[in-house]
Amino acid sequence: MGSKPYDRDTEATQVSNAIDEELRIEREARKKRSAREVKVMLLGQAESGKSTLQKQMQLFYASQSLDREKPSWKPIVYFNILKALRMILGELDIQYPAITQSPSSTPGSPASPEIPPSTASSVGNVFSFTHNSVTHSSNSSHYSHPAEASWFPELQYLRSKVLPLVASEDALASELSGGITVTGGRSGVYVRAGWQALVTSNRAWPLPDIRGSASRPTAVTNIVAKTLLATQHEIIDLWRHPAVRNLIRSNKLYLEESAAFFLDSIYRITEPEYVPSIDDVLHVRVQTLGVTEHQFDVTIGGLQYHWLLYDVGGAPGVFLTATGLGPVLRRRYITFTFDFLGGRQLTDFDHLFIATAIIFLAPISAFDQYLEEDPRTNRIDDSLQLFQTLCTNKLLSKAALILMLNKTDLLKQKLHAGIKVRKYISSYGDRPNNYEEVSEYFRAHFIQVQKRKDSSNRSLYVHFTSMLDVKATQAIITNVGEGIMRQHLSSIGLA
Ligand SMILES: Nc1nc2c(ncn2[C@@H]2O[C@H](COP(=O)(O)OP(=O)(O)OP(=O)(O)O)[C@@H](O)[C@H]2O)c(=O)[nH]1
Ligand SMILES: [Mg+2]
Repeated sequence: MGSKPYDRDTEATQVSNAIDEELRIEREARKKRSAREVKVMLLGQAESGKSTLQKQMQLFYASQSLDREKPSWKPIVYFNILKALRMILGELDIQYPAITQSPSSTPGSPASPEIPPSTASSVGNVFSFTHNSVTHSSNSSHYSHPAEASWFPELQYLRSKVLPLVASEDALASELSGGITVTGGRSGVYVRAGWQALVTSNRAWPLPDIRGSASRPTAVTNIVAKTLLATQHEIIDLWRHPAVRNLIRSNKLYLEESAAFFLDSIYRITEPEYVPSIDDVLHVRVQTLGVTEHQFDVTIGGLQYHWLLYDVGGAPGVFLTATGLGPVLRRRYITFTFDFLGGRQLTDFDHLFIATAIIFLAPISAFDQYLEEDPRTNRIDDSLQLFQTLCTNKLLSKAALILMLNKTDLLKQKLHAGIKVRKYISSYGDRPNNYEEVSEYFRAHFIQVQKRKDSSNRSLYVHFTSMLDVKATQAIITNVGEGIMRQHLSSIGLA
Protein backbone atom coordinates (compact mmCIF):
# COMPACT_ATOMS: atom_id res chain seq x y z
CA MET A 1 0.00 0.00 0.00
CA GLY A 2 1.56 3.34 -1.01
CA SER A 3 0.18 5.63 1.67
CA LYS A 4 2.35 8.67 2.40
CA PRO A 5 4.30 8.47 5.66
CA TYR A 6 2.96 10.83 8.33
CA ASP A 7 5.44 13.70 8.77
CA ARG A 8 4.77 15.48 12.05
CA ASP A 9 7.43 18.13 11.39
CA THR A 10 6.12 19.07 7.94
CA GLU A 11 2.59 19.49 9.28
CA ALA A 12 3.80 21.58 12.18
CA THR A 13 5.76 23.78 9.78
CA GLN A 14 2.70 24.21 7.56
CA VAL A 15 0.54 25.18 10.51
CA SER A 16 3.20 27.57 11.71
CA ASN A 17 3.54 29.13 8.26
CA ALA A 18 -0.21 29.52 7.96
CA ILE A 19 -0.31 31.28 11.32
CA ASP A 20 2.56 33.55 10.29
CA GLU A 21 0.78 34.39 7.05
CA GLU A 22 -2.46 35.13 8.91
CA LEU A 23 -0.58 37.39 11.31
CA ARG A 24 1.18 39.13 8.41
CA ILE A 25 -2.16 39.74 6.64
CA GLU A 26 -3.69 40.98 9.90
CA ARG A 27 -0.66 43.27 10.47
CA GLU A 28 -0.91 44.66 6.94
CA ALA A 29 -4.66 45.20 7.28
CA ARG A 30 -4.10 46.86 10.63
CA LYS A 31 -1.40 49.11 9.19
CA LYS A 32 -3.66 50.13 6.33
CA ARG A 33 -6.51 50.72 8.73
CA SER A 34 -4.37 52.74 11.10
CA ALA A 35 -3.07 54.91 8.25
CA ARG A 36 -6.68 56.01 7.88
CA GLU A 37 -7.45 56.09 11.59
CA VAL A 38 -7.07 59.30 13.54
CA LYS A 39 -7.37 58.93 17.30
CA VAL A 40 -8.23 61.94 19.40
CA MET A 41 -8.59 61.91 23.14
CA LEU A 42 -10.57 64.49 25.11
CA LEU A 43 -9.27 65.07 28.63
CA GLY A 44 -9.96 67.51 31.44
CA GLN A 45 -11.68 67.74 34.82
CA ALA A 46 -15.39 67.06 35.30
CA GLU A 47 -17.66 69.64 33.64
CA SER A 48 -14.84 71.10 31.59
CA GLY A 49 -16.85 70.68 28.36
CA LYS A 50 -15.39 67.50 26.81
CA SER A 51 -18.74 65.98 25.88
CA THR A 52 -19.90 69.36 24.60
CA LEU A 53 -16.87 69.47 22.31
CA GLN A 54 -17.66 65.92 21.20
CA LYS A 55 -21.18 67.10 20.26
CA GLN A 56 -19.76 70.08 18.41
CA MET A 57 -17.43 67.77 16.48
CA GLN A 58 -20.34 65.49 15.69
CA LEU A 59 -22.27 68.54 14.50
CA PHE A 60 -19.34 69.54 12.31
CA TYR A 61 -18.40 66.17 10.85
CA ALA A 62 -21.69 64.24 11.01
CA SER A 63 -24.48 66.75 11.50
CA GLN A 64 -27.28 64.42 10.37
CA SER A 65 -26.51 61.98 13.14
CA LEU A 66 -26.89 64.71 15.76
CA ASP A 67 -30.15 65.79 14.10
CA ARG A 68 -31.46 62.24 14.33
CA GLU A 69 -30.60 62.08 18.02
CA LYS A 70 -32.45 65.26 18.96
CA PRO A 71 -35.73 63.61 20.12
CA SER A 72 -33.88 61.23 22.42
CA TRP A 73 -32.38 64.20 24.30
CA LYS A 74 -35.87 65.39 25.36
CA PRO A 75 -36.19 63.32 28.58
CA ILE A 76 -32.65 64.36 29.49
CA VAL A 77 -33.57 68.02 29.12
CA TYR A 78 -36.49 67.28 31.48
CA PHE A 79 -34.08 65.56 33.82
CA ASN A 80 -31.83 68.64 33.91
CA ILE A 81 -34.88 70.76 34.80
CA LEU A 82 -36.04 68.42 37.58
CA LYS A 83 -32.56 68.37 39.05
CA ALA A 84 -32.41 72.18 39.06
CA LEU A 85 -35.84 72.38 40.73
CA ARG A 86 -34.77 69.85 43.35
CA MET A 87 -31.68 71.91 44.14
CA ILE A 88 -33.74 75.10 44.41
CA LEU A 89 -36.33 73.54 46.71
CA GLY A 90 -33.62 71.83 48.73
CA GLU A 91 -31.89 75.12 49.49
CA LEU A 92 -35.16 76.93 50.16
CA ASP A 93 -36.09 74.22 52.67
CA ILE A 94 -32.80 74.75 54.45
CA GLN A 95 -33.11 78.52 54.50
CA TYR A 96 -36.82 78.71 55.24
CA PRO A 97 -38.02 75.58 57.04
CA ALA A 98 -41.43 77.25 57.51
CA ILE A 99 -42.30 76.71 53.85
CA THR A 100 -42.23 72.92 54.27
CA GLN A 101 -45.57 73.10 56.08
CA SER A 102 -48.61 72.39 53.89
CA PRO A 103 -49.98 75.56 52.33
CA SER A 104 -53.59 76.56 52.58
CA SER A 105 -54.89 75.82 49.08
CA THR A 106 -54.68 78.61 46.58
CA PRO A 107 -57.79 79.04 44.51
CA GLY A 108 -57.64 78.58 40.74
CA SER A 109 -54.41 76.61 40.77
CA PRO A 110 -54.08 73.97 38.03
CA ALA A 111 -53.91 70.38 39.20
CA SER A 112 -50.71 68.49 38.45
CA PRO A 113 -50.96 65.16 36.65
CA GLU A 114 -50.42 62.21 38.92
CA ILE A 115 -46.88 61.05 39.59
CA PRO A 116 -46.25 57.28 39.80
CA PRO A 117 -46.88 56.05 43.38
CA SER A 118 -43.41 54.55 43.78
CA THR A 119 -41.83 57.98 43.49
CA ALA A 120 -44.48 60.09 45.16
CA SER A 121 -43.80 58.19 48.37
CA SER A 122 -40.14 59.23 48.30
CA VAL A 123 -40.89 62.93 48.73
CA GLY A 124 -40.24 62.79 52.46
CA ASN A 125 -36.79 61.29 51.92
CA VAL A 126 -35.70 63.75 49.28
CA PHE A 127 -36.08 66.63 51.67
CA SER A 128 -35.11 65.10 54.99
CA PHE A 129 -32.68 67.89 55.82
CA THR A 130 -31.67 68.30 59.38
CA HIS A 131 -32.85 71.89 59.14
CA ASN A 132 -36.36 70.66 58.58
CA SER A 133 -36.59 69.58 62.18
CA VAL A 134 -35.93 73.13 63.37
CA THR A 135 -39.16 74.68 64.49
CA HIS A 136 -39.70 77.81 62.52
CA SER A 137 -40.10 80.93 64.53
CA SER A 138 -42.70 83.40 63.36
CA ASN A 139 -40.30 86.07 64.44
CA SER A 140 -38.60 87.17 61.21
CA SER A 141 -35.81 89.14 62.88
CA HIS A 142 -33.15 86.48 62.07
CA TYR A 143 -33.66 86.79 58.31
CA SER A 144 -31.24 88.92 56.39
CA HIS A 145 -33.76 90.30 53.92
CA PRO A 146 -36.59 92.48 55.32
CA ALA A 147 -39.22 90.93 53.04
CA GLU A 148 -38.33 87.33 53.74
CA ALA A 149 -41.15 86.38 56.09
CA SER A 150 -43.70 87.85 53.71
CA TRP A 151 -42.48 85.49 50.99
CA PHE A 152 -43.48 82.34 52.87
CA PRO A 153 -47.09 81.87 51.76
CA GLU A 154 -46.13 82.15 48.10
CA LEU A 155 -43.03 79.99 48.49
CA GLN A 156 -45.10 77.41 50.36
CA TYR A 157 -47.60 77.34 47.53
CA LEU A 158 -44.97 77.16 44.77
CA ARG A 159 -43.11 74.44 46.64
CA SER A 160 -46.24 72.31 46.95
CA LYS A 161 -46.85 72.64 43.20
CA VAL A 162 -43.32 71.84 42.10
CA LEU A 163 -42.61 69.10 44.64
CA PRO A 164 -44.42 66.29 42.75
CA LEU A 165 -42.19 67.01 39.75
CA VAL A 166 -39.06 66.81 41.85
CA ALA A 167 -40.31 63.54 43.31
CA SER A 168 -40.34 62.03 39.82
CA GLU A 169 -36.62 62.66 39.26
CA ASP A 170 -35.59 59.17 40.36
CA ALA A 171 -38.39 57.50 38.36
CA LEU A 172 -37.34 59.37 35.23
CA ALA A 173 -33.69 58.45 35.77
CA SER A 174 -34.69 54.85 36.37
CA GLU A 175 -36.71 54.75 33.15
CA LEU A 176 -33.86 56.22 31.14
CA SER A 177 -31.31 53.83 32.62
CA GLY A 178 -33.48 50.77 32.07
CA GLY A 179 -33.87 50.37 35.83
CA ILE A 180 -30.19 50.07 36.68
CA THR A 181 -29.06 52.06 39.72
CA VAL A 182 -25.47 52.58 40.68
CA THR A 183 -24.89 52.59 44.39
CA GLY A 184 -22.44 54.78 46.17
CA GLY A 185 -23.45 58.01 44.48
CA ARG A 186 -21.01 60.47 43.08
CA SER A 187 -17.92 59.28 44.83
CA GLY A 188 -18.12 55.56 44.30
CA VAL A 189 -19.65 54.77 40.96
CA TYR A 190 -18.87 51.43 39.34
CA VAL A 191 -19.95 51.21 35.75
CA ARG A 192 -18.43 49.77 32.63
CA ALA A 193 -16.79 52.13 30.18
CA GLY A 194 -18.87 54.01 27.66
CA TRP A 195 -21.79 54.97 29.87
CA GLN A 196 -23.12 58.31 30.87
CA ALA A 197 -24.76 58.98 34.20
CA LEU A 198 -27.76 60.86 35.46
CA VAL A 199 -26.66 61.91 38.90
CA THR A 200 -29.41 62.56 41.43
CA SER A 201 -29.03 63.63 45.04
CA ASN A 202 -27.56 60.42 46.36
CA ARG A 203 -27.50 58.03 43.43
CA ALA A 204 -26.20 57.72 39.91
CA TRP A 205 -28.18 56.14 37.10
CA PRO A 206 -26.08 54.84 34.23
CA LEU A 207 -27.46 56.18 30.99
CA PRO A 208 -26.83 53.99 27.96
CA ASP A 209 -25.30 55.77 25.02
CA ILE A 210 -27.82 58.25 23.67
CA ARG A 211 -27.14 57.04 20.14
CA GLY A 212 -28.75 53.69 20.82
CA SER A 213 -31.75 55.02 22.69
CA ALA A 214 -34.49 55.05 20.04
CA SER A 215 -36.67 52.47 21.73
CA ARG A 216 -36.75 53.97 25.19
CA PRO A 217 -39.86 53.45 27.30
CA THR A 218 -41.76 56.68 27.75
CA ALA A 219 -44.37 56.27 30.51
CA VAL A 220 -42.64 58.42 33.13
CA THR A 221 -41.29 60.81 30.48
CA ASN A 222 -44.87 61.46 29.33
CA ILE A 223 -46.11 62.07 32.85
CA VAL A 224 -43.21 64.44 33.51
CA ALA A 225 -43.98 66.29 30.24
CA LYS A 226 -47.61 66.77 31.31
CA THR A 227 -46.65 67.84 34.81
CA LEU A 228 -44.14 70.34 33.46
CA LEU A 229 -46.83 71.80 31.21
CA ALA A 230 -49.35 72.00 34.08
CA THR A 231 -46.86 73.71 36.39
CA GLN A 232 -44.97 75.92 33.95
CA HIS A 233 -46.23 79.17 35.53
CA GLU A 234 -45.31 78.03 39.03
CA ILE A 235 -41.87 76.93 37.81
CA ILE A 236 -41.24 80.36 36.32
CA ASP A 237 -42.60 82.12 39.41
CA LEU A 238 -40.32 80.04 41.60
CA TRP A 239 -37.31 80.57 39.34
CA ARG A 240 -37.83 84.34 39.29
CA HIS A 241 -38.78 84.63 42.96
CA PRO A 242 -36.66 87.13 44.92
CA ALA A 243 -35.89 84.43 47.48
CA VAL A 244 -34.27 82.27 44.79
CA ARG A 245 -32.50 85.26 43.22
CA ASN A 246 -31.14 86.11 46.66
CA LEU A 247 -29.81 82.58 47.27
CA ILE A 248 -28.06 82.54 43.90
CA ARG A 249 -26.57 85.99 44.39
CA SER A 250 -25.26 85.14 47.82
CA ASN A 251 -23.75 81.82 46.55
CA LYS A 252 -25.92 79.79 48.92
CA LEU A 253 -27.47 78.10 45.94
CA TYR A 254 -25.17 76.75 43.25
CA LEU A 255 -26.96 75.35 40.22
CA GLU A 256 -25.45 73.47 37.31
CA GLU A 257 -24.62 75.75 34.42
CA SER A 258 -27.41 74.38 32.23
CA ALA A 259 -30.09 75.16 34.82
CA ALA A 260 -30.62 78.84 34.03
CA PHE A 261 -30.79 78.18 30.30
CA PHE A 262 -33.48 75.50 30.61
CA LEU A 263 -35.53 77.25 33.31
CA ASP A 264 -35.53 80.47 31.27
CA SER A 265 -36.80 78.41 28.31
CA ILE A 266 -39.54 76.58 30.21
CA TYR A 267 -42.44 77.80 28.03
CA ARG A 268 -40.71 76.60 24.88
CA ILE A 269 -39.71 73.27 26.44
CA THR A 270 -43.21 72.50 27.74
CA GLU A 271 -44.84 72.95 24.33
CA PRO A 272 -46.44 69.60 23.37
CA GLU A 273 -44.52 69.42 20.08
CA TYR A 274 -41.19 70.27 21.69
CA VAL A 275 -38.09 68.67 20.18
CA PRO A 276 -34.71 69.77 21.60
CA SER A 277 -32.76 72.16 19.41
CA ILE A 278 -29.02 71.83 18.80
CA ASP A 279 -28.60 74.58 21.36
CA ASP A 280 -30.52 72.51 23.92
CA VAL A 281 -28.43 69.43 23.15
CA LEU A 282 -25.25 71.43 23.70
CA HIS A 283 -26.53 72.79 27.02
CA VAL A 284 -27.57 69.42 28.44
CA ARG A 285 -25.49 68.21 31.35
CA VAL A 286 -24.88 64.47 31.61
CA GLN A 287 -21.87 63.05 33.41
CA THR A 288 -19.62 60.73 31.37
CA LEU A 289 -18.52 57.54 33.09
CA GLY A 290 -15.36 55.84 31.90
CA VAL A 291 -14.52 56.31 28.23
CA THR A 292 -17.04 56.85 25.45
CA GLU A 293 -15.95 56.23 21.88
CA HIS A 294 -17.38 58.25 18.98
CA GLN A 295 -16.58 57.73 15.32
CA PHE A 296 -16.80 59.96 12.26
CA ASP A 297 -15.60 59.71 8.70
CA VAL A 298 -13.71 62.79 7.57
CA THR A 299 -12.82 63.36 3.92
CA ILE A 300 -9.66 65.36 3.30
CA GLY A 301 -7.95 65.75 -0.09
CA GLY A 302 -10.28 63.16 -1.60
CA LEU A 303 -9.26 60.54 0.97
CA GLN A 304 -11.52 59.31 3.73
CA TYR A 305 -10.18 59.14 7.27
CA HIS A 306 -11.82 57.43 10.17
CA TRP A 307 -11.78 59.56 13.29
CA LEU A 308 -12.05 57.89 16.67
CA LEU A 309 -12.85 60.33 19.42
CA TYR A 310 -12.43 59.18 23.01
CA ASP A 311 -14.38 61.22 25.54
CA VAL A 312 -12.85 60.42 28.92
CA GLY A 313 -15.13 61.15 31.89
CA GLY A 314 -13.46 63.58 34.28
CA ALA A 315 -15.18 62.74 37.57
CA PRO A 316 -13.16 60.85 40.17
CA GLY A 317 -14.05 57.32 41.09
CA VAL A 318 -16.04 56.56 37.97
CA PHE A 319 -13.53 54.32 36.31
CA LEU A 320 -13.53 50.60 36.52
CA THR A 321 -10.72 48.50 35.16
CA ALA A 322 -11.44 45.16 33.67
CA THR A 323 -9.61 43.73 36.64
CA GLY A 324 -11.96 45.49 39.01
CA LEU A 325 -9.45 47.81 40.59
CA GLY A 326 -12.20 50.23 41.35
CA PRO A 327 -12.19 53.93 42.08
CA VAL A 328 -9.02 55.93 42.15
CA LEU A 329 -7.85 59.01 43.89
CA ARG A 330 -8.36 62.34 42.16
CA ARG A 331 -4.64 62.97 41.83
CA ARG A 332 -4.14 59.77 39.92
CA TYR A 333 -6.87 60.40 37.42
CA ILE A 334 -4.84 60.77 34.28
CA THR A 335 -2.23 58.17 35.17
CA PHE A 336 -5.00 55.75 35.90
CA THR A 337 -6.87 56.56 32.74
CA PHE A 338 -3.79 55.84 30.71
CA ASP A 339 -3.11 52.62 32.58
CA PHE A 340 -6.69 51.73 31.95
CA LEU A 341 -6.43 52.47 28.27
CA GLY A 342 -3.00 50.96 27.88
CA GLY A 343 -3.94 47.84 29.81
CA ARG A 344 -4.54 45.09 27.27
CA GLN A 345 -7.71 43.78 28.85
CA LEU A 346 -9.88 46.09 26.79
CA THR A 347 -8.97 45.34 23.21
CA ASP A 348 -10.91 48.29 21.76
CA PHE A 349 -8.66 50.65 23.63
CA ASP A 350 -5.32 48.94 23.56
CA HIS A 351 -3.85 51.26 20.94
CA LEU A 352 -5.17 54.41 22.43
CA PHE A 353 -1.92 55.44 24.00
CA ILE A 354 -0.66 56.20 20.53
CA ALA A 355 -3.41 58.80 20.14
CA THR A 356 -2.73 61.24 17.31
CA ALA A 357 -3.83 64.15 19.42
CA ILE A 358 -5.02 65.07 22.86
CA ILE A 359 -7.37 67.93 23.44
CA PHE A 360 -7.22 69.11 27.02
CA LEU A 361 -10.07 71.29 28.21
CA ALA A 362 -9.70 73.67 31.14
CA PRO A 363 -12.74 75.73 32.18
CA ILE A 364 -11.14 79.05 33.07
CA SER A 365 -14.44 80.41 34.38
CA ALA A 366 -13.99 78.10 37.37
CA PHE A 367 -11.57 80.36 39.25
CA ASP A 368 -14.16 80.84 42.02
CA GLN A 369 -15.12 77.16 42.26
CA TYR A 370 -13.73 74.23 44.21
CA LEU A 371 -13.74 70.48 43.66
CA GLU A 372 -16.83 68.77 44.95
CA GLU A 373 -14.75 65.91 46.36
CA ASP A 374 -12.07 68.19 47.78
CA PRO A 375 -13.50 71.59 48.71
CA ARG A 376 -10.03 73.00 49.41
CA THR A 377 -8.81 72.55 45.84
CA ASN A 378 -9.53 75.39 43.46
CA ARG A 379 -10.75 74.07 40.11
CA ILE A 380 -8.19 76.03 38.09
CA ASP A 381 -5.44 74.62 40.27
CA ASP A 382 -6.84 71.12 39.70
CA SER A 383 -6.86 71.70 35.93
CA LEU A 384 -3.24 72.83 36.05
CA GLN A 385 -2.25 69.72 38.00
CA LEU A 386 -4.07 67.43 35.58
CA PHE A 387 -2.44 69.22 32.67
CA GLN A 388 0.96 68.77 34.26
CA THR A 389 0.37 65.02 34.71
CA LEU A 390 -0.61 64.85 31.07
CA CYS A 391 2.49 66.74 29.90
CA THR A 392 4.78 64.39 31.78
CA ASN A 393 3.14 61.18 30.60
CA LYS A 394 5.63 59.30 28.42
CA LEU A 395 3.01 57.14 26.71
CA LEU A 396 1.39 60.23 25.28
CA SER A 397 4.51 62.18 24.44
CA LYS A 398 4.07 61.69 20.67
CA ALA A 399 0.54 63.03 20.54
CA ALA A 400 -0.15 66.58 19.38
CA LEU A 401 -1.23 68.67 22.34
CA ILE A 402 -4.12 71.07 22.07
CA LEU A 403 -5.30 73.14 24.99
CA MET A 404 -8.76 74.67 25.03
CA LEU A 405 -9.27 77.31 27.69
CA ASN A 406 -13.01 76.90 27.79
CA LYS A 407 -16.08 78.68 29.16
CA THR A 408 -14.76 82.12 28.27
CA ASP A 409 -18.39 83.32 28.05
CA LEU A 410 -18.92 82.46 31.70
CA LEU A 411 -15.59 83.99 32.65
CA LYS A 412 -16.63 87.27 31.01
CA GLN A 413 -19.98 87.17 32.82
CA LYS A 414 -18.34 86.60 36.19
CA LEU A 415 -15.80 89.39 35.72
CA HIS A 416 -18.54 91.69 34.48
CA ALA A 417 -20.54 90.92 37.63
CA GLY A 418 -17.55 92.15 39.64
CA ILE A 419 -16.28 88.82 40.96
CA LYS A 420 -12.63 89.35 41.82
CA VAL A 421 -10.04 86.77 40.76
CA ARG A 422 -7.71 87.97 43.52
CA LYS A 423 -10.21 86.84 46.15
CA TYR A 424 -9.78 83.21 45.01
CA ILE A 425 -6.28 83.23 43.56
CA SER A 426 -4.13 85.46 45.75
CA SER A 427 -1.17 85.37 43.33
CA TYR A 428 -3.30 87.34 40.87
CA GLY A 429 -2.50 90.33 43.04
CA ASP A 430 -3.45 93.80 41.86
CA ARG A 431 -3.68 93.06 38.15
CA PRO A 432 -6.76 94.52 36.46
CA ASN A 433 -9.84 92.34 36.86
CA ASN A 434 -10.80 92.37 33.19
CA TYR A 435 -11.16 89.58 30.62
CA GLU A 436 -7.98 90.35 28.63
CA GLU A 437 -5.73 90.33 31.70
CA VAL A 438 -7.37 87.37 33.42
CA SER A 439 -7.52 85.12 30.35
CA GLU A 440 -3.91 85.92 29.50
CA TYR A 441 -2.85 85.21 33.08
CA PHE A 442 -4.38 81.73 32.94
CA ARG A 443 -2.99 81.07 29.45
CA ALA A 444 0.52 81.99 30.60
CA HIS A 445 0.26 79.57 33.54
CA PHE A 446 -0.72 76.61 31.36
CA ILE A 447 2.00 77.42 28.82
CA GLN A 448 4.54 77.63 31.61
CA VAL A 449 3.56 74.21 32.95
CA GLN A 450 4.06 72.66 29.52
CA LYS A 451 7.38 74.43 28.99
CA ARG A 452 8.71 73.25 32.32
CA LYS A 453 7.33 69.72 32.44
CA ASP A 454 7.06 68.47 28.88
CA SER A 455 10.39 66.98 27.82
CA SER A 456 9.18 66.06 24.32
CA ASN A 457 9.68 69.55 22.92
CA ARG A 458 6.36 69.49 21.12
CA SER A 459 4.31 72.54 20.34
CA LEU A 460 1.27 73.45 22.36
CA TYR A 461 -1.72 74.83 20.46
CA VAL A 462 -3.88 77.02 22.67
CA HIS A 463 -7.41 78.21 21.92
CA PHE A 464 -9.87 80.26 23.94
CA THR A 465 -13.26 78.61 23.53
CA SER A 466 -16.87 79.12 24.37
CA MET A 467 -18.21 75.71 23.55
CA LEU A 468 -21.88 76.68 23.36
CA ASP A 469 -21.18 79.16 20.57
CA VAL A 470 -21.64 77.02 17.46
CA LYS A 471 -20.16 79.41 14.90
CA ALA A 472 -17.00 80.21 16.86
CA THR A 473 -16.45 76.60 17.88
CA GLN A 474 -16.90 75.29 14.34
CA ALA A 475 -14.15 77.66 13.16
CA ILE A 476 -11.84 76.33 15.88
CA ILE A 477 -12.69 72.73 14.99
CA THR A 478 -11.71 73.41 11.36
CA ASN A 479 -8.39 74.81 12.50
CA VAL A 480 -7.71 72.07 15.07
CA GLY A 481 -8.85 69.36 12.61
CA GLU A 482 -6.35 70.51 10.00
CA GLY A 483 -3.57 70.52 12.57
CA ILE A 484 -4.47 67.02 13.74
CA MET A 485 -4.48 65.73 10.16
CA ARG A 486 -1.04 67.25 9.55
CA GLN A 487 0.22 65.50 12.67
CA HIS A 488 -1.35 62.23 11.56
CA LEU A 489 0.14 62.36 8.06
CA SER A 490 3.55 63.16 9.47
CA SER A 491 3.29 60.29 11.99
CA ILE A 492 2.62 57.77 9.20
CA GLY A 493 5.41 59.25 7.10
CA LEU A 494 3.27 61.06 4.52
CA ALA A 495 4.14 64.62 5.39
N1 LIG B 1 -21.47 78.58 29.45
C1 LIG B 1 -20.77 77.54 28.99
N2 LIG B 1 -21.14 76.31 29.32
C2 LIG B 1 -20.41 75.29 28.81
C3 LIG B 1 -19.29 75.48 27.97
N3 LIG B 1 -18.79 74.27 27.65
C4 LIG B 1 -19.59 73.36 28.25
N4 LIG B 1 -20.58 73.96 28.95
C5 LIG B 1 -21.62 73.34 29.77
O1 LIG B 1 -20.99 72.75 30.89
C6 LIG B 1 -21.65 71.57 31.29
C7 LIG B 1 -20.65 70.44 31.40
O2 LIG B 1 -20.14 70.13 30.11
P1 LIG B 1 -19.78 68.62 29.68
O3 LIG B 1 -19.40 68.68 28.24
O4 LIG B 1 -20.85 67.68 30.09
O5 LIG B 1 -18.50 68.39 30.58
P2 LIG B 1 -17.52 67.10 30.60
O6 LIG B 1 -16.13 67.61 30.56
O7 LIG B 1 -17.93 66.13 29.53
O8 LIG B 1 -17.82 66.50 32.05
P3 LIG B 1 -17.64 64.95 32.55
O9 LIG B 1 -18.38 64.08 31.59
O10 LIG B 1 -18.24 64.93 33.91
O11 LIG B 1 -16.17 64.67 32.57
C8 LIG B 1 -22.76 71.32 30.24
O12 LIG B 1 -24.01 71.74 30.77
C9 LIG B 1 -22.36 72.20 29.07
O13 LIG B 1 -23.47 72.67 28.34
C10 LIG B 1 -18.91 76.83 27.67
O14 LIG B 1 -17.93 77.12 26.96
N5 LIG B 1 -19.69 77.82 28.20
MG1 LIG C 1 -18.64 64.27 29.61
